[in-house]
Order: sequence, then structure tokens, then C-alpha cells
Amino acid sequence: MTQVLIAHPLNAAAFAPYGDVLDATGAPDKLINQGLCARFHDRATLDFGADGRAGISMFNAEPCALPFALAMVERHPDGSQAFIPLHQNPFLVVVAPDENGTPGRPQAFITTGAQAINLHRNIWHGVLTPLAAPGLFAVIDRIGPPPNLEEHWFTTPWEVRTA
Ligand SMILES: NC(=O)N[C@@H](O)C(=O)O
Ligand code: NI
Repeated sequence: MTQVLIAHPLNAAAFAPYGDVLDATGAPDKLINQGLCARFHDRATLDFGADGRAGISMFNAEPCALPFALAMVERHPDGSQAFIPLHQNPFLVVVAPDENGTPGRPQAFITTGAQAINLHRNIWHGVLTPLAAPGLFAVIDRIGPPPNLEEHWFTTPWEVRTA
């Protein structure tokens, strides 16, 4: 029996239990560069663990279409993971609460195209899922001893769609 997950517009409050939403909207924290640049300062909680360090990688991911079959979620016990789009296309973000070591009901969001996300350490999430090409992202996450990865494959994939 198919289980449907409705994707909603991403907002910081709904995402707060799972991570940070980064954008350049609203009042900046400071104006810099002789007033020519608005700085939205220090907007994410980064964590790379005691034995890791920060790394910046470039991802070029194949886009997916909705409805999307979400077969699995994963988590990184030793570090946070941030996805910063190098384009203005919306992408799909799926997260889930932890329930005694396995994910609970996932939540699906679609970004505005002008948002980045930072997943907090050990948060269940779907892997990077662009919804349009190019699926180009900068990713800031932990570089360190493996595995820093735990996967959970659903018995039946969730069907992710918009309302
Ligand atoms: N494997 C990898 O580097 N990326 C995943 O963790 C992901 O969340 O996309
Ligand atoms: Ni990940």
C-alpha cells in the first residue's frame, strides 16, 4: 500500500528540529564593504565532531521529478551537513524524527530556490534531491574517519508529491 508524503514549502520554524534554513531575506545582521553588502551572519550550527574537520565539496546531482519515490533516509552520526545551491532552482528536502534508532514519519519540504539548508548532526534525511538541472551544490560537511553514515531503507517507499 503506497504511503503518500505531501511536500510543503520550506520554512525555518518547521525545519528547526532538524536543522537550519539559510537565506538572504529580511533585515541583514550587518552591512559590510562600505555598505554595499548585506551580511546574514552566522546562520547555521555546524558540527564536525571531535575527530573530523570542515570540508567544502561540490555536488553535481541528477535531478528528480515529483512524485518521487523515497526509498531511504540516512544520517551522519558524527557531523552536520549543509547543502548550498549554486542555482535558483527549488530542491526537495526530506527529514525525519528519530524513534529509538529508526526514522519516524518523514517530513518533506520544497525550497524556494533561494534557500540553503544545514542538517544538524545525526538527523535522518533524504539524500540530496534536486528538482531541476543543474543539480549543482556546495556541500559543507565533515571530513574524517568513516563511516559517519547510517542508512534506513523503507519496506515500502514513500510517494512524495505536492498537495
Ligand atoms: N554521501 C554524501 O556525500 N551525500 C549524502 O550524505 C547526502 O545527504 O546527499
Ligand atoms: Ni547526507
